[in-house]
Amino acid sequence: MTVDTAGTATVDGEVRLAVGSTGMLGELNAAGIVASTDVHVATRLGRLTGESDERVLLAVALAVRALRGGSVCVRLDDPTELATLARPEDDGTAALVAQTDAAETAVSPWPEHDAWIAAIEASPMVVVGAGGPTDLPVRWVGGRLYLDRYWRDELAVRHLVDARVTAEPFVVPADRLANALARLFPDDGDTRQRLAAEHAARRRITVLTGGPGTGKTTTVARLLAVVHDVADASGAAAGSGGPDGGRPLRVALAAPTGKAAARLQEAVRDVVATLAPQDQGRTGEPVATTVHRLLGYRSATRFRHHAGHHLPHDVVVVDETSMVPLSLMARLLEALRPDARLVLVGDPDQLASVEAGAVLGDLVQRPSIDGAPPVEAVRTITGPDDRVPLTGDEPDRLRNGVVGLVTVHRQDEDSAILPLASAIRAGDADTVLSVLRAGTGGVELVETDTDRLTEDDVRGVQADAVQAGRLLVAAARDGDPRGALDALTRHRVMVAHRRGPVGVARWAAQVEAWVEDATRTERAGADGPWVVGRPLLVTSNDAEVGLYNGDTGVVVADGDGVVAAFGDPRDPVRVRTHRLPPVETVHAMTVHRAQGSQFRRVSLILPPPTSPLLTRELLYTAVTRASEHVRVLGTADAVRAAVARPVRRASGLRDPLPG
Ligand SMILES: Nc1ncnc2c1ncn2[C@@H]1O[C@H](COP(=O)(O)OP(=O)(O)OP(=O)(O)O)[C@@H](O)[C@H]1O
Repeated sequence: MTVDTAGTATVDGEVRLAVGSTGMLGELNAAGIVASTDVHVATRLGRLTGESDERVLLAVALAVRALRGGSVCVRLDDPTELATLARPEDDGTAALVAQTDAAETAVSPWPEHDAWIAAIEASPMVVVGAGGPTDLPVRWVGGRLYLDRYWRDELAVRHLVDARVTAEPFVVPADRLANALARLFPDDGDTRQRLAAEHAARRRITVLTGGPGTGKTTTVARLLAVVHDVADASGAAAGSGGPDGGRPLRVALAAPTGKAAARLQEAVRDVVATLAPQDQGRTGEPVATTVHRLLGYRSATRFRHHAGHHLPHDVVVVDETSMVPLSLMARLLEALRPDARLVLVGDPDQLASVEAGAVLGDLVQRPSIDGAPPVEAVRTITGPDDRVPLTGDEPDRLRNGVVGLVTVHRQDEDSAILPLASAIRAGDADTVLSVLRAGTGGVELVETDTDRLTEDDVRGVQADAVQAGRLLVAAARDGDPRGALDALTRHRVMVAHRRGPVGVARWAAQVEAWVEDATRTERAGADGPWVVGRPLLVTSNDAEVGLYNGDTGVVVADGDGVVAAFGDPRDPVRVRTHRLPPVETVHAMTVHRAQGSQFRRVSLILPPPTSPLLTRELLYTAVTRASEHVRVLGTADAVRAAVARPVRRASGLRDPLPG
């Protein structure tokens, strides 16, 4: 095998490496196919378990590489995945290869397949199959290789979700449930929303999915009112009142980030305020928190609540579930009382979690699991005679607890943002480009011929950034945290990469320079880290202060000094700067960071079409962050590349457990 100057690996005219060839890991590392950290983990595990066969160590290094890319495992039985992995990691064509027939044409650097699998199965570091010992670091199940910790998390999620899906439904008074549904979800409303509420009243897990504006938050708030109502009537019999029965339900609302939790709380309370007095009375003013805080975060792997010390709640609602990684989902499920109701809410078409896993997408895609109740058993009131019958695989999904909302209720008919989002989701690049190029309805494409943006290209971004920046600085100087936090949501520059010429650092510096230039007179004399009007991004969790990684705020004047303001503009939290956890200035952010937030105007700077981060989910997530206007900057090729590239994350959760 040789490695040319472009870093491409070729194998002496032969497709395969000689079995047992020495230095294979080093060569694949030099070719950029596995990183040194992957090799390091693999060799260390090999040393601990007495495994020196390079083919096995290679497979383990690939599993580590896969984790870094968000997959839970590596599929060694899948030619497409192997063809993708055969490309150097920083080769942007990797994701495209997955869509083509390159599986047959690419030169394979892998060991001979059958011998490779045999070596894995015979390895002292590998447990084969779903059972067996739990003290070895690697697991080989159904053609997938896992680091055992991730296998255990996946198994825990599978078992705990299955137990919830197959558990006996709660016994709730049917007439009371029917009345509550009729009151809170009128007949002329959205059948699927009502179905979600009926489902959540009876069953221990409900997965509520839908794109923007389909009424997820509205449904959550009304669904809570329904569950409160039936629990009120049935107490312990509904599995809701606990041993003392009849006491009010304990409800937890949670989201993966502080920002998303704040939005959830605000939105749910807004809907609750529109309900009839008795429903408002029962539902109260729900408080939302982060999933980490709910579980009692102690360290990355330790929480106060776990299988031996359950959460006290009767109902737990998690919003923005697409951002919840596999390991956190496992900890959440373990911490729930078996008789609690879990409602997972989210949009599976958005970017998945930064850490490994795509749990929401996996739960939606699973075929009906063994022992799931028949559809009729969970759909007795919102019955088959409804105006909107379930179609396609909806009945099967419902058996697994999944209700997908499909009707868009948001009343902005002139907006092209939601049609644009649907075309992206459907993978229809021609429509995406034509909607973008039409430039109406709050959608705009600054189409460039090359990957470089000229001053002319970014003039609109500059105008938006300056306008928002002026408002921000003015409100901050006036000591008006509400105005300042509101100004912070007016415009956001989003990028795909953290580093490099199209990365967040470069763009943050650019926006900062524009804003500073435009507000020079207002800011005269300002100096130091706590300049009034500085937008802040919290970069680590601080439970004591109540700020979490991803929270955004702004420095505002406060008498003779300054204070940092965070949270809901209507009800800001003020924190003295000496108490702040680590923060950065946030003039631009990655789309990943922006998930769970909404801005009036968004400018998305696309990376070159070859960027591996340029995916359908990235474009969809960025576009759906905008409530009024989205501007996309880049080439038509970059738009097409994004739309053509849905993220593939390997996991075993979608398939039945291999025997
Ligand atoms: N059944 C319905 N009938 C009429 N209007 C509805 C219905 N459900 C929701 N809406 C309205 O549609 C809009 C969007 O609802 P909501 O905010 O609950 O959606 P969402 O899915 O949570 O959106 P997002 O994910 O973008 O926050 C709101 O104005 C809400 O009042």
